[in-house]
Amino acid sequence: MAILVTGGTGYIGSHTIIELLNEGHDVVIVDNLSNSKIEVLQRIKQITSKDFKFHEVDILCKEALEEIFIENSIDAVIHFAGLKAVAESVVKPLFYYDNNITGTLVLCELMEKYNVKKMVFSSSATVYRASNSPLTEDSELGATNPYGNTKLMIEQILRDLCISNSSWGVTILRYFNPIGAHESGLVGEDSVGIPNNLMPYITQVAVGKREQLNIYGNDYNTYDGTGIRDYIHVVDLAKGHLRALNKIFDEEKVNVYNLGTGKGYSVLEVVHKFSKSTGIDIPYTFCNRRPGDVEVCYADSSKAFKELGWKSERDLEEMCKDAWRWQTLNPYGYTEK
Ligand SMILES: NC(=O)c1ccc[n+]([C@@H]2O[C@H](COP(=O)([O-])OP(=O)(O)OC[C@H]3O[C@@H](n4cnc5c(N)ncnc54)[C@H](O)[C@@H]3O)[C@@H](O)[C@H]2O)c1
Ligand SMILES: O=c1ccn([C@@H]2O[C@H](COP(=O)(O)OP(=O)(O)O[C@H]3O[C@H](CO)[C@H](O)[C@H](O)[C@H]3O)[C@@H](O)[C@H]2O)c(=O)[nH]1
Repeated sequence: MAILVTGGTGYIGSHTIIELLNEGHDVVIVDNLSNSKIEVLQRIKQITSKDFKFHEVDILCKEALEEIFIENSIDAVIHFAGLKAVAESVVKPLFYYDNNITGTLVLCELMEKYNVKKMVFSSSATVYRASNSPLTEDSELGATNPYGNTKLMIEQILRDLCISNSSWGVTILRYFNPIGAHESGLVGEDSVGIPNNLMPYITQVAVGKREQLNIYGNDYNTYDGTGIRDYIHVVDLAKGHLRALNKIFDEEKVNVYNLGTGKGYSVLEVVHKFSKSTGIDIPYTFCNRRPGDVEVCYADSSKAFKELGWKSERDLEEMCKDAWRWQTLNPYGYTEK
Protein backbone atom coordinates (compact mmCIF):
# COMPACT_ATOMS: atom_id res chain seq x y z
CA MET A 1 0.00 0.00 0.00
CA ALA A 2 1.00 3.65 -0.39
CA ILE A 3 0.72 5.31 3.00
CA LEU A 4 0.78 9.04 3.71
CA VAL A 5 2.31 9.51 7.15
CA THR A 6 1.69 12.90 8.77
CA GLY A 7 4.12 13.75 11.57
CA GLY A 8 6.35 11.00 10.20
CA THR A 9 9.67 12.48 11.32
CA GLY A 10 8.52 12.49 14.97
CA TYR A 11 9.23 9.91 17.65
CA ILE A 12 6.45 7.38 17.00
CA GLY A 13 6.13 8.21 13.30
CA SER A 14 9.79 7.47 12.53
CA HIS A 15 9.63 4.05 14.22
CA THR A 16 6.40 3.24 12.39
CA ILE A 17 7.89 4.20 9.03
CA ILE A 18 10.74 1.74 9.59
CA GLU A 19 8.16 -1.04 10.09
CA LEU A 20 6.10 0.11 7.08
CA LEU A 21 9.15 0.12 4.80
CA ASN A 22 10.32 -3.25 6.13
CA GLU A 23 6.92 -4.70 5.25
CA GLY A 24 7.19 -3.34 1.69
CA HIS A 25 4.79 -0.39 1.86
CA ASP A 26 5.40 2.84 -0.05
CA VAL A 27 5.70 5.81 2.27
CA VAL A 28 5.10 9.53 1.74
CA ILE A 29 5.96 11.62 4.78
CA VAL A 30 4.61 15.06 5.55
CA ASP A 31 5.97 16.99 8.54
CA ASN A 32 6.61 20.66 9.27
CA LEU A 33 9.61 19.73 11.47
CA SER A 34 8.17 21.78 14.35
CA ASN A 35 9.16 19.03 16.79
CA SER A 36 11.52 16.81 14.81
CA LYS A 37 14.76 16.88 12.83
CA ILE A 38 15.37 16.18 9.16
CA GLU A 39 18.37 14.00 10.04
CA VAL A 40 15.98 11.22 11.03
CA LEU A 41 15.33 10.58 7.33
CA GLN A 42 18.95 9.50 6.78
CA ARG A 43 18.75 7.22 9.80
CA ILE A 44 15.58 5.56 8.49
CA LYS A 45 17.31 4.99 5.14
CA GLN A 46 20.35 3.57 6.91
CA ILE A 47 18.21 1.06 8.82
CA THR A 48 15.87 0.01 6.02
CA SER A 49 17.91 0.63 2.83
CA LYS A 50 14.59 1.73 1.37
CA ASP A 51 13.55 4.93 -0.33
CA PHE A 52 10.52 7.08 0.44
CA LYS A 53 9.23 10.61 -0.14
CA PHE A 54 9.40 13.50 2.29
CA HIS A 55 7.57 16.86 2.12
CA GLU A 56 8.30 19.63 4.59
CA VAL A 57 4.73 20.87 4.79
CA ASP A 58 2.45 22.13 7.52
CA ILE A 59 -0.82 20.20 7.36
CA LEU A 60 -2.68 23.46 7.99
CA CYS A 61 -1.40 24.71 4.65
CA LYS A 62 -4.12 23.32 2.41
CA GLU A 63 -2.55 24.26 -0.93
CA ALA A 64 0.76 22.58 -0.13
CA LEU A 65 -0.93 19.51 1.30
CA GLU A 66 -3.21 19.28 -1.73
CA GLU A 67 -0.17 19.10 -4.01
CA ILE A 68 0.84 15.93 -2.19
CA PHE A 69 -2.55 14.35 -2.81
CA ILE A 70 -2.36 15.38 -6.48
CA GLU A 71 1.17 14.04 -6.98
CA ASN A 72 0.79 10.73 -5.15
CA SER A 73 -1.66 7.90 -5.37
CA ILE A 74 -2.34 7.29 -1.68
CA ASP A 75 -4.25 4.33 -0.22
CA ALA A 76 -4.36 5.31 3.44
CA VAL A 77 -3.16 7.89 5.95
CA ILE A 78 -1.51 7.38 9.33
CA HIS A 79 -2.07 10.65 11.14
CA PHE A 80 0.55 11.38 13.82
CA ALA A 81 1.00 15.12 13.25
CA GLY A 82 0.07 17.07 16.33
CA LEU A 83 1.36 18.94 19.34
CA LYS A 84 1.57 16.82 22.48
CA ALA A 85 2.87 18.70 25.53
CA VAL A 86 0.13 18.74 28.14
CA ALA A 87 1.46 21.68 30.19
CA GLU A 88 2.08 23.79 27.09
CA SER A 89 -1.46 23.10 25.92
CA VAL A 90 -2.81 24.62 29.15
CA VAL A 91 -0.85 27.82 28.50
CA LYS A 92 -1.50 27.96 24.75
CA PRO A 93 -4.92 26.36 24.17
CA LEU A 94 -5.66 28.16 20.89
CA PHE A 95 -2.35 27.05 19.43
CA TYR A 96 -3.18 23.44 20.33
CA TYR A 97 -6.78 23.53 19.11
CA ASP A 98 -5.71 25.18 15.88
CA ASN A 99 -2.77 22.92 15.12
CA ASN A 100 -4.37 19.62 16.11
CA ILE A 101 -7.99 20.19 15.14
CA THR A 102 -7.72 22.54 12.16
CA GLY A 103 -4.83 20.40 10.89
CA THR A 104 -7.01 17.29 11.07
CA LEU A 105 -9.95 19.07 9.38
CA VAL A 106 -7.76 20.22 6.48
CA LEU A 107 -6.35 16.72 6.13
CA CYS A 108 -9.80 15.09 6.19
CA GLU A 109 -11.20 17.55 3.65
CA LEU A 110 -8.43 16.63 1.22
CA MET A 111 -8.81 12.93 1.97
CA GLU A 112 -12.48 13.23 1.07
CA LYS A 113 -11.75 15.26 -2.07
CA TYR A 114 -9.16 12.77 -3.32
CA ASN A 115 -11.14 9.74 -2.19
CA VAL A 116 -8.58 8.51 0.34
CA LYS A 117 -10.98 7.64 3.12
CA LYS A 118 -8.89 5.33 5.29
CA MET A 119 -7.06 6.57 8.36
CA VAL A 120 -5.21 5.33 11.41
CA PHE A 121 -5.26 8.04 14.08
CA SER A 122 -2.94 8.57 17.08
CA SER A 123 -5.07 9.06 20.14
CA SER A 124 -3.97 8.74 23.74
CA ALA A 125 -4.80 7.14 27.06
CA THR A 126 -5.22 10.72 28.22
CA VAL A 127 -8.80 10.57 26.83
CA TYR A 128 -9.81 8.34 29.77
CA ARG A 129 -10.94 9.66 33.12
CA ALA A 130 -8.46 7.05 34.32
CA SER A 131 -10.01 6.19 37.65
CA ASN A 132 -10.33 2.44 37.10
CA SER A 133 -7.35 0.66 35.58
CA PRO A 134 -7.11 -1.59 33.67
CA LEU A 135 -8.83 0.70 31.18
CA THR A 136 -10.84 -0.87 28.39
CA GLU A 137 -11.91 0.96 25.25
CA ASP A 138 -15.33 1.37 26.91
CA SER A 139 -14.00 3.04 30.07
CA GLU A 140 -15.34 6.48 30.83
CA LEU A 141 -13.89 9.27 28.69
CA GLY A 142 -13.02 12.80 29.76
CA ALA A 143 -10.00 15.02 29.30
CA THR A 144 -8.58 17.47 31.80
CA ASN A 145 -6.48 19.67 29.53
CA PRO A 146 -6.62 21.19 26.02
CA TYR A 147 -4.27 18.54 24.57
CA GLY A 148 -6.56 15.75 25.78
CA ASN A 149 -9.59 17.68 24.53
CA THR A 150 -8.10 17.84 21.03
CA LYS A 151 -7.77 14.05 21.01
CA LEU A 152 -11.36 13.57 22.19
CA MET A 153 -12.66 16.09 19.65
CA ILE A 154 -10.73 14.55 16.78
CA GLU A 155 -12.03 11.09 17.72
CA GLN A 156 -15.57 12.53 17.50
CA ILE A 157 -14.88 14.24 14.16
CA LEU A 158 -13.63 10.95 12.73
CA ARG A 159 -16.71 9.10 14.04
CA ASP A 160 -19.01 11.67 12.44
CA LEU A 161 -17.17 11.36 9.13
CA CYS A 162 -17.68 7.60 9.17
CA ILE A 163 -21.39 8.10 9.84
CA SER A 164 -21.62 10.58 6.96
CA ASN A 165 -20.23 8.23 4.36
CA SER A 166 -19.74 4.49 4.63
CA SER A 167 -16.62 4.49 2.49
CA TRP A 168 -14.70 6.06 5.39
CA GLY A 169 -12.78 3.62 7.59
CA VAL A 170 -10.89 4.78 10.68
CA THR A 171 -8.86 3.00 13.33
CA ILE A 172 -8.26 5.01 16.48
CA LEU A 173 -5.27 3.88 18.53
CA ARG A 174 -5.06 5.02 22.14
CA TYR A 175 -1.41 4.84 23.12
CA PHE A 176 -0.33 4.39 26.71
CA ASN A 177 3.26 5.48 27.56
CA PRO A 178 5.65 4.87 24.66
CA ILE A 179 9.33 4.72 25.64
CA GLY A 180 12.52 3.12 24.30
CA ALA A 181 14.06 3.41 20.87
CA HIS A 182 14.95 1.38 17.79
CA GLU A 183 17.40 -1.40 18.72
CA SER A 184 20.00 0.02 16.29
CA GLY A 185 20.33 3.13 18.46
CA LEU A 186 19.95 5.22 15.29
CA VAL A 187 16.39 6.41 15.84
CA GLY A 188 14.81 7.50 19.12
CA GLU A 189 13.11 10.31 21.00
CA ASP A 190 14.81 13.67 20.53
CA SER A 191 13.22 15.86 23.18
CA VAL A 192 13.56 19.57 22.69
CA GLY A 193 14.56 21.36 25.93
CA ILE A 194 13.84 19.86 29.32
CA PRO A 195 11.96 16.58 28.86
CA ASN A 196 8.46 16.41 30.32
CA ASN A 197 8.31 12.64 30.25
CA LEU A 198 9.92 10.20 32.63
CA MET A 199 12.22 8.07 30.44
CA PRO A 200 13.92 10.89 28.48
CA TYR A 201 14.48 12.64 31.81
CA ILE A 202 16.05 9.52 33.31
CA THR A 203 18.38 9.03 30.33
CA GLN A 204 19.46 12.68 30.50
CA VAL A 205 20.31 12.26 34.18
CA ALA A 206 22.21 9.07 33.32
CA VAL A 207 24.25 10.80 30.62
CA GLY A 208 25.09 13.66 33.00
CA LYS A 209 22.98 16.37 31.35
CA ARG A 210 20.75 16.77 34.41
CA GLU A 211 21.65 16.42 38.06
CA GLN A 212 18.80 14.34 39.41
CA LEU A 213 15.32 13.11 38.69
CA ASN A 214 12.43 14.85 40.40
CA ILE A 215 9.85 12.24 41.29
CA TYR A 216 6.45 13.88 41.30
CA GLY A 217 4.82 12.54 44.43
CA ASN A 218 5.50 9.60 46.74
CA ASP A 219 2.18 9.84 48.55
CA TYR A 220 -0.02 8.13 45.98
CA ASN A 221 -2.09 5.17 47.04
CA THR A 222 0.27 2.69 45.33
CA TYR A 223 2.67 0.10 46.80
CA ASP A 224 5.64 2.51 46.88
CA GLY A 225 3.70 5.79 46.77
CA THR A 226 4.76 6.78 43.23
CA GLY A 227 2.54 6.95 40.14
CA ILE A 228 1.90 3.87 38.02
CA ARG A 229 1.88 3.84 34.18
CA ASP A 230 1.78 1.35 31.34
CA TYR A 231 5.10 1.81 29.53
CA ILE A 232 5.20 0.32 26.05
CA HIS A 233 8.20 -0.12 23.76
CA VAL A 234 7.90 2.27 20.82
CA VAL A 235 8.74 -0.52 18.34
CA ASP A 236 5.85 -2.63 19.68
CA LEU A 237 3.63 0.42 19.35
CA ALA A 238 4.86 0.99 15.79
CA LYS A 239 4.04 -2.60 14.86
CA GLY A 240 0.50 -2.05 16.15
CA HIS A 241 -0.04 0.47 13.34
CA LEU A 242 0.62 -2.15 10.70
CA ARG A 243 -2.00 -4.44 12.21
CA ALA A 244 -4.38 -1.47 12.47
CA LEU A 245 -3.97 -0.70 8.76
CA ASN A 246 -5.66 -3.99 7.89
CA LYS A 247 -8.65 -2.98 9.98
CA ILE A 248 -9.50 0.23 8.10
CA PHE A 249 -10.75 -1.79 5.14
CA ASP A 250 -13.09 -3.75 7.43
CA GLU A 251 -16.88 -3.83 7.60
CA GLU A 252 -16.87 -1.99 10.92
CA LYS A 253 -16.21 1.68 10.13
CA VAL A 254 -14.63 2.97 13.33
CA ASN A 255 -12.50 0.75 15.51
CA VAL A 256 -10.79 1.85 18.71
CA TYR A 257 -7.90 0.00 20.35
CA ASN A 258 -5.75 0.49 23.40
CA LEU A 259 -2.07 -0.06 22.72
CA GLY A 260 -0.37 -0.83 26.01
CA THR A 261 1.26 -3.81 27.69
CA GLY A 262 -1.46 -4.28 30.29
CA LYS A 263 1.14 -4.02 33.04
CA GLY A 264 1.70 -1.01 35.29
CA TYR A 265 5.06 0.04 36.76
CA SER A 266 5.67 2.71 39.37
CA VAL A 267 8.16 5.52 38.84
CA LEU A 268 10.52 3.91 41.37
CA GLU A 269 10.29 0.55 39.61
CA VAL A 270 11.26 2.20 36.32
CA VAL A 271 14.20 3.98 37.98
CA HIS A 272 15.43 0.73 39.56
CA LYS A 273 14.96 -1.27 36.38
CA PHE A 274 16.91 1.36 34.44
CA SER A 275 19.78 1.19 36.94
CA LYS A 276 19.79 -2.60 36.89
CA SER A 277 19.71 -2.79 33.08
CA THR A 278 22.42 -0.21 32.47
CA GLY A 279 24.53 -0.29 35.63
CA ILE A 280 23.98 3.45 36.15
CA ASP A 281 22.56 4.91 39.34
CA ILE A 282 19.90 7.57 38.96
CA PRO A 283 19.92 10.10 41.80
CA TYR A 284 16.41 11.25 42.60
CA THR A 285 14.46 13.38 44.98
CA PHE A 286 10.78 13.31 45.87
CA CYS A 287 8.80 16.47 45.25
CA ASN A 288 5.16 17.51 45.04
CA ARG A 289 2.70 15.78 42.79
CA ARG A 290 2.57 17.21 39.27
CA PRO A 291 -0.79 18.94 38.70
CA GLY A 292 -3.08 16.89 36.49
CA ASP A 293 -1.27 13.57 37.04
CA VAL A 294 -3.35 10.50 37.75
CA GLU A 295 -2.40 7.88 40.31
CA VAL A 296 -2.60 4.73 38.21
CA CYS A 297 -3.10 4.26 34.47
CA TYR A 298 -2.67 1.00 32.58
CA ALA A 299 -4.40 -0.69 29.70
CA ASP A 300 -6.54 -3.66 29.06
CA SER A 301 -5.20 -4.38 25.56
CA SER A 302 -7.05 -7.65 25.05
CA LYS A 303 -9.24 -6.16 22.28
CA ALA A 304 -6.15 -5.38 20.17
CA PHE A 305 -4.96 -8.94 20.67
CA LYS A 306 -8.34 -10.47 19.81
CA GLU A 307 -9.11 -8.32 16.79
CA LEU A 308 -5.71 -7.23 15.45
CA GLY A 309 -3.60 -10.17 16.59
CA TRP A 310 -1.28 -7.62 18.21
CA LYS A 311 0.39 -7.66 21.60
CA SER A 312 3.49 -6.05 23.02
CA GLU A 313 6.58 -8.25 23.12
CA ARG A 314 9.37 -6.17 24.63
CA ASP A 315 9.71 -5.93 28.41
CA LEU A 316 10.72 -3.00 30.62
CA GLU A 317 14.35 -4.08 30.65
CA GLU A 318 14.52 -3.93 26.85
CA MET A 319 12.80 -0.53 26.90
CA CYS A 320 15.44 0.79 29.33
CA LYS A 321 18.37 -0.70 27.42
CA ASP A 322 17.17 0.62 24.07
CA ALA A 323 16.44 4.09 25.47
CA TRP A 324 19.93 4.14 26.96
CA ARG A 325 21.63 2.96 23.74
CA TRP A 326 19.90 5.76 21.82
CA GLN A 327 20.93 8.35 24.43
CA THR A 328 24.57 7.25 24.61
CA LEU A 329 25.01 7.04 20.85
CA ASN A 330 23.24 10.40 20.37
CA PRO A 331 23.87 12.54 23.45
CA TYR A 332 22.59 15.60 21.55
CA GLY A 333 19.82 13.79 19.71
CA TYR A 334 19.93 14.08 15.94
CA THR A 335 22.11 17.19 16.01
CA GLU A 336 25.90 17.06 16.41
CA LYS A 337 25.83 19.35 19.43
N1 LIG B 1 4.61 10.21 22.79
C1 LIG B 1 3.55 10.00 23.58
O1 LIG B 1 3.69 9.81 24.80
C2 LIG B 1 2.16 9.95 23.00
C3 LIG B 1 1.14 9.35 23.75
C4 LIG B 1 -0.14 9.32 23.22
C5 LIG B 1 -0.41 9.90 21.97
N2 LIG B 1 0.59 10.48 21.27
C6 LIG B 1 0.27 11.09 19.95
O2 LIG B 1 1.00 10.42 18.94
C7 LIG B 1 1.36 11.34 17.90
C8 LIG B 1 2.86 11.27 17.68
O3 LIG B 1 3.52 11.54 18.91
P1 LIG B 1 5.10 11.62 19.02
O4 LIG B 1 5.45 11.25 20.40
O5 LIG B 1 5.74 10.93 17.88
O6 LIG B 1 5.28 13.19 18.89
P2 LIG B 1 6.36 14.03 18.05
O7 LIG B 1 6.22 15.44 18.46
O8 LIG B 1 7.69 13.39 18.13
O9 LIG B 1 5.82 13.83 16.55
C9 LIG B 1 4.77 14.62 16.02
C10 LIG B 1 5.24 15.18 14.68
O10 LIG B 1 4.21 15.98 14.11
C11 LIG B 1 4.81 17.12 13.52
N3 LIG B 1 3.78 18.15 13.43
C12 LIG B 1 3.13 18.78 14.45
N4 LIG B 1 2.25 19.65 13.96
C13 LIG B 1 2.32 19.57 12.60
C14 LIG B 1 1.67 20.26 11.54
N5 LIG B 1 0.76 21.19 11.76
N6 LIG B 1 1.99 19.94 10.28
C15 LIG B 1 2.93 18.98 10.02
N7 LIG B 1 3.59 18.32 10.98
C16 LIG B 1 3.29 18.61 12.27
C17 LIG B 1 5.99 17.46 14.42
O11 LIG B 1 6.99 18.20 13.75
C18 LIG B 1 6.48 16.06 14.82
O12 LIG B 1 7.49 15.61 13.93
C19 LIG B 1 0.88 12.71 18.36
O13 LIG B 1 -0.37 12.97 17.74
C20 LIG B 1 0.71 12.54 19.86
O14 LIG B 1 -0.26 13.39 20.38
C21 LIG B 1 1.88 10.51 21.75
O1 LIG C 1 10.42 14.13 35.54
C1 LIG C 1 9.47 13.34 35.74
C2 LIG C 1 8.57 12.96 34.74
C3 LIG C 1 7.53 12.11 35.07
N1 LIG C 1 7.38 11.64 36.33
C4 LIG C 1 6.30 10.70 36.66
O2 LIG C 1 6.42 9.60 35.77
C5 LIG C 1 5.12 9.10 35.39
C6 LIG C 1 4.99 9.16 33.88
O3 LIG C 1 5.00 10.52 33.46
P1 LIG C 1 5.14 10.91 31.91
O4 LIG C 1 5.19 12.41 31.86
O5 LIG C 1 6.25 10.17 31.28
O6 LIG C 1 3.79 10.35 31.27
P2 LIG C 1 2.27 10.70 31.59
O7 LIG C 1 1.59 9.41 31.92
O8 LIG C 1 2.15 11.80 32.56
O9 LIG C 1 1.75 11.27 30.19
C7 LIG C 1 2.05 10.69 28.91
O10 LIG C 1 1.17 9.66 28.60
C8 LIG C 1 -0.21 10.00 28.54
C9 LIG C 1 -0.94 8.78 28.10
O11 LIG C 1 -1.09 7.92 29.18
C10 LIG C 1 -0.46 11.17 27.59
O12 LIG C 1 -0.37 10.74 26.24
C11 LIG C 1 0.53 12.29 27.80
O13 LIG C 1 0.41 13.20 26.74
C12 LIG C 1 1.93 11.78 27.86
O14 LIG C 1 2.84 12.83 28.16
C13 LIG C 1 4.11 9.99 36.15
O15 LIG C 1 3.76 9.34 37.32
C14 LIG C 1 4.90 11.25 36.46
O16 LIG C 1 4.46 11.93 37.60
C15 LIG C 1 8.25 12.01 37.34
O17 LIG C 1 8.12 11.59 38.47
N2 LIG C 1 9.29 12.85 37.01
